[in-house]
Amino acid sequence: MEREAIAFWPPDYLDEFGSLLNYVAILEVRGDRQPWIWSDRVQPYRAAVQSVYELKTEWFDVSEAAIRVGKAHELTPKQAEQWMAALKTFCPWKKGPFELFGIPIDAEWRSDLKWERILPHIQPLAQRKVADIGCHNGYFMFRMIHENPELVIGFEPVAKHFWNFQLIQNLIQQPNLYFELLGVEHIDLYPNVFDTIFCLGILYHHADPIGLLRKLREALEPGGELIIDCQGIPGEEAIALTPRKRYAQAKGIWFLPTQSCLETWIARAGFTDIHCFYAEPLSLAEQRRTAWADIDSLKEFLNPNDLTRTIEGYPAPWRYYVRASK
Ligand SMILES: Nc1ncnc2c1ncn2[C@@H]1O[C@H](C[S@+](CC[C@H]([NH3+])C(=O)[O-])CC(=O)[O-])[C@@H](O)[C@H]1O
Repeated sequence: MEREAIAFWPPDYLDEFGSLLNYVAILEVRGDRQPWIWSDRVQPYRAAVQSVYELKTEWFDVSEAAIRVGKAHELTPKQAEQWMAALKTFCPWKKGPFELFGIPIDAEWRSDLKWERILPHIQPLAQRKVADIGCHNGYFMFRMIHENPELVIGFEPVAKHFWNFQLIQNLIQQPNLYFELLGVEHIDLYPNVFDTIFCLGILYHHADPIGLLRKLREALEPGGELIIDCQGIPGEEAIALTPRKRYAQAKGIWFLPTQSCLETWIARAGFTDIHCFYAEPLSLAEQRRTAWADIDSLKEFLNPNDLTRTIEGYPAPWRYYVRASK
C-alpha cells in the first residue's frame, strides 16, 4: 500500500502547537508505534481502506445520531460493491451508528445516546482544543465537527481502530481531526494543552485510576474541563469493586466505583466543580448484538435470571458521567 494514501498522517499539528508540547517525546513514541499500522495483523483493514481510497465526498451530516457521509447515488455500481466489502471488513462495528454512502451501520454500542447525554452539560466546544481518550473509530470526534472545535486529537493505541477512522476520514478530509496511536498514559506529554478532555469508557480499564486522573489534570489548561464516563456499580458508599478475573466477561477491568467513589477519586486528583450528571444502569438498548456486530453483547454478559447481576455474580454495570474543572 502507498503510505501516502492516508489522510493527515503523520499528524502535523505539532508545528502549530509545538511550543506547548513535549515535541521530541511525542515524535519518539509515534515513531515506535508507526510500524503497528503497517503490521500483517491489520493488513485486511489496511487493504480495505486502500481499496476505496479514491472515494471522496463533499456531503456529510454529523448533527444527528447516525453520522451520515456521502450519498448512495455518488457511487457507481462497481464502487458501491467495493464500498460494501470494505465496510464488512471492519465487522464487528462496535461504535456507531453511521450511514455511509447510504448504507446504515448499526453498531454494537449506541454511541449517539452517550453523546446526547453529554453535550448539554459541557462547555461549548467551539474554538477549544479537545482530546478524546480511547477514541476508537472516531465516532465522537466526527460528531464534534458540528461544534467547531479548534482541533481534536484522538488517543487510541489500537491499529484496527486507526484504519476504521481512516476509512471515514479519507472521505471527508477534516483537517482539524487528528488520530494518535498513543495511549492515555502519554497524556502527560501534553502539559496544559487541552481545554476539554473526554475520558469515556477508560478509567475502569486501568489499575491506577487516580494516578491517571492526575495525569489528565496536568494535560488540561487551567480552567479546562474533564468529562468522564465510567462504568461502575450501584451503592451509596464510596467503594469500588475489583473483579477476581472477568467482569461481564471482560478482561482487564480493575476498579468499578460507586458514584461517590468516582467523585472522590476525581476530587483527590485535584479537580473542582465536580458534577455527576448521569447515573443509570447500562441498558440492553445501548449495548447489544446487531447485524454489523454479530457478537455476544451485554445480554449474554448478564445473568439471564437476574439482570441486576453479571454472569460472574457481580452487580450489573452502571454508567456514571461526571464533569469537573482544573
Ligand atoms: N492505553 C490506552 N489508552 C487509551 N485508550 C485505550 C488504551 N487501551 C485501549 N484503549 C481504547 O480505549 C477504548 C475503550 S472503549 C471506549 C470507547 C469510547 N471512548 C466510548 O466511550 O465509546 C471501552 C468501552 O466501550 O467499554 C477502546 O477503543 C480501546 O481500544
